[in-house]
Amino acid sequence: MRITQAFTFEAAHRLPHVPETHRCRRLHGHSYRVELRLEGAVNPETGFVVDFFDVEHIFGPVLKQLDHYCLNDIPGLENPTAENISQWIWRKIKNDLPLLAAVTVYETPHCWAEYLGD
Ligand SMILES: Nc1nc2c(c(=O)[nH]1)N=C([C@H](O)[C@H](O)COP(=O)(O)OP(=O)(O)OP(=O)(O)O)CN2
Ligand SMILES: [Zn+2]
Repeated sequence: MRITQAFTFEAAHRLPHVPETHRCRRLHGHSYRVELRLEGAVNPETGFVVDFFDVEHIFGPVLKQLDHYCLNDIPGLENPTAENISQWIWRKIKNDLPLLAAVTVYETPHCWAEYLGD
């Protein structure tokens, strides 16, 4: 069974490794959407794979580190592409959410990166 929980945060960033002429080299912001997908068996007693409240409890502090910050200032996010943000989130929560199967980070409704682990 797969379950997915979505979160949103607002943040600024710039991409330091794109060419000078690339508009994303300049500081700008996004309304990010993060989807956490978990996969596993349904517990017959609870009817849950994992309680969404537990996911929220684990991811909440990480979300707080991202929301309304400049992502480039966060250790490990010096090059805050959607790809790097999804991997960074995975590393922060995978130990506490062993059933985590994918982290998807949307920069816009049309552009996203999905990390499935190594
Ligand atoms: N593979 C990636 N490519 C790009 C990334 C990324 O993280 N991974 N990021 C960017 C910039 O962050 C850029 O800001 C993307 O957003 P935006 O320019 O707003 O995207 P749109 O093209 O959808 O903007 P419109 O104004 O709607 O055209 C670039 N590339
Ligand atoms: Zn951007």
